[in-house]
Amino acid sequence: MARDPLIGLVGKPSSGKSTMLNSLTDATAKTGAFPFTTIDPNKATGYLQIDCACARFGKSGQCRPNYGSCKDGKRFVPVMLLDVAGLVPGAHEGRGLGNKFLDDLRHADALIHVVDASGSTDAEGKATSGYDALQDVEWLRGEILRWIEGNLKDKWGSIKRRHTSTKSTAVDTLQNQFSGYGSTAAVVQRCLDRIKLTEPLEQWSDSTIERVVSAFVDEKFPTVLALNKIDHPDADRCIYRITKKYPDLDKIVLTSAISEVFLRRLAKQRYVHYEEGGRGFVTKVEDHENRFDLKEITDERLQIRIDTLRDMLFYRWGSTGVIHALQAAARQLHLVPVFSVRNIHTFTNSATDDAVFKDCTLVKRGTQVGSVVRKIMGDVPVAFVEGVGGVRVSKTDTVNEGKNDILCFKIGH
Ligand SMILES: Nc1nc2c(ncn2[C@@H]2O[C@H](COP(=O)(O)OP(=O)(O)OP(=O)(O)O)[C@@H](O)[C@H]2O)c(=O)[nH]1
Repeated sequence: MARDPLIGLVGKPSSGKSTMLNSLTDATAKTGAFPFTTIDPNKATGYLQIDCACARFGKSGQCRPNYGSCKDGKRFVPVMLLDVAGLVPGAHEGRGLGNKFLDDLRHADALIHVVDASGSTDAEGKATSGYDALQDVEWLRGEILRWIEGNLKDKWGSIKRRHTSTKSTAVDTLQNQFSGYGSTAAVVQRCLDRIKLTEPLEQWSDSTIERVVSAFVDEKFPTVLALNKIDHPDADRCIYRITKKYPDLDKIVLTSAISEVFLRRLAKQRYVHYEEGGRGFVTKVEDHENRFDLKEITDERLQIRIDTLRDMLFYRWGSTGVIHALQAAARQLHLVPVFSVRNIHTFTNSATDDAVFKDCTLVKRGTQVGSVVRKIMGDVPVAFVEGVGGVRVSKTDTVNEGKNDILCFKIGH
């Protein structure tokens, strides 16, 4: 993944994708536009919350990022989000916006599957009650599998013949087929390793192809389930059923996108003090020392809605969860922030500006420093790289959280 990460929001109609996109993109903290070359209508910039390097060095007061923002050591790093709309059962056969959906999807590096956990919409997004959302988790993955399987099986005869006549490796042959999904040879290798396949490709049966495709989907489209609408009274049942079937809690996040949007709006109108994704909020009644200069809530219906939000969401689930959904997707991609600075001792970029850690780039954990240099500096020649304390860092060293994550590139041959 040499380019910036792209996270796709998928889910059936009315599951809450647009609301989730709004809740992740309308960050009041946002400053400056993010330099993506083309912004499609279905793309938006979201903000991934990370621990900023400024806190490590007691320099939070001087942290003014070029893109995104930083508040008290919590940094909001821009990431691209893609709203992949139009998915219904049968999409791989062209139903709904079928092929358009799948075409959009191939650019995503990770997916957030927005599941309507309230049980109030059926598989097509139509209003109902008591719907079992566990089905959505299963059919959505099934659509992606059948789409890729279908494309592979249609051509399997000629793929096999070519494979034999060119004496290619299984990785090369598969990568030829999977490159259109944004795959790399390393991804294909990992997926074959994952299933420990020893049979030569020309002997693969249909079920072997299915296993390969399933491993490929896990590698190429790591997915987080955002069980949305947890503010709804019927959500408990669905949460129970899904978490029981999928116990990998790192891949499941409970969200209420609408509550996040609502609270941010109230915060803008100064009815509450709320920090995006926070574990609670303050109204004027609780703000005894008038720290936040809030407005009194006089509308009884608004007060009831706020009380309900506290009871149904914050007391029960702790937060609206949307920030965690993005963080969970970033974890699936093993993303680590790298701070590039011009002066490794002051962490600034210029002698006349005391702002620190202005630039932050997300890379995959374990990436070599040389690759980070190429990603950030492009063709600009870099003679050597320094880390904290001015210590030279080898281009073959790797990047990890807190290790080689603050770098200074010295230009020259
Ligand atoms: N109770 C509740 N309702 C929500 C939540 N998120 C979204 N909704 C509601 O669900 C409905 C559908 O939300 P959208 O965001 O338009 O859903 P979508 O998935 O983008 O739908 P399509 O555009 O049809 O694909 C709207 O009425 C939202 O207000 C939530 O967290 N809780």
